[in-house]
Amino acid sequence: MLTVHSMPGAFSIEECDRIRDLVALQPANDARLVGLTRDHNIRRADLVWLDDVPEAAWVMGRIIDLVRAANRAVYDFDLREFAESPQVARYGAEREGHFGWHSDIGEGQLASKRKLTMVVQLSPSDAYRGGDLEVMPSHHVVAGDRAQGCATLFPAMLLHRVTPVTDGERHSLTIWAHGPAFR
Ligand SMILES: O=C(O)CCC(=O)C(=O)O
Ligand SMILES: [Fe+2]
Repeated sequence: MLTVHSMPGAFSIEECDRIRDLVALQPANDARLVGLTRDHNIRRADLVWLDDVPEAAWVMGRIIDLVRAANRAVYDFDLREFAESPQVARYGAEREGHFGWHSDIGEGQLASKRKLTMVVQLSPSDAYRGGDLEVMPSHHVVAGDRAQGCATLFPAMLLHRVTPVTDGERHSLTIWAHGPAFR
């Protein structure tokens, strides 16, 4: 149930590069948190919502396959939909891009139905220093595999963070699968 699940090669290196190229052409928004407030001490990143990028429609098909496989193999959650757009985040060293400890389940209409989080590493691991995705399934911290194209999945309520990027830039793709509340 509280497993952090890793899927290496979820996207190929070429696919990761293609997503980054598409996103580079879009205007980025300053990252908002659950509840639409901005607090740069908690999160510093630029965001693009892939629903706004027609050329990226194929990405959603892959996401569905990956999440379905992981849910069958590991979680067995009652997942019903992807109610929010996939987001691509950029964490840059110029402002020590990061995301402090948080849970993805929040008060909002959509955020309260998040059950499974998937994060894909879109950047080559040597393109940045810092920028580690860390998840806390229990009293210990599990670091996400930094390999480009690797997907890390975890139950959306688990605390996790992205440590500050101190050199270069890191791109990630995040998607949530939604369903009825845990019981
Ligand atoms: O970029 C990441 O690795 C994690 C992003 C995240 O935790 C979120 O968007 O809620
Ligand atoms: Fe998160």
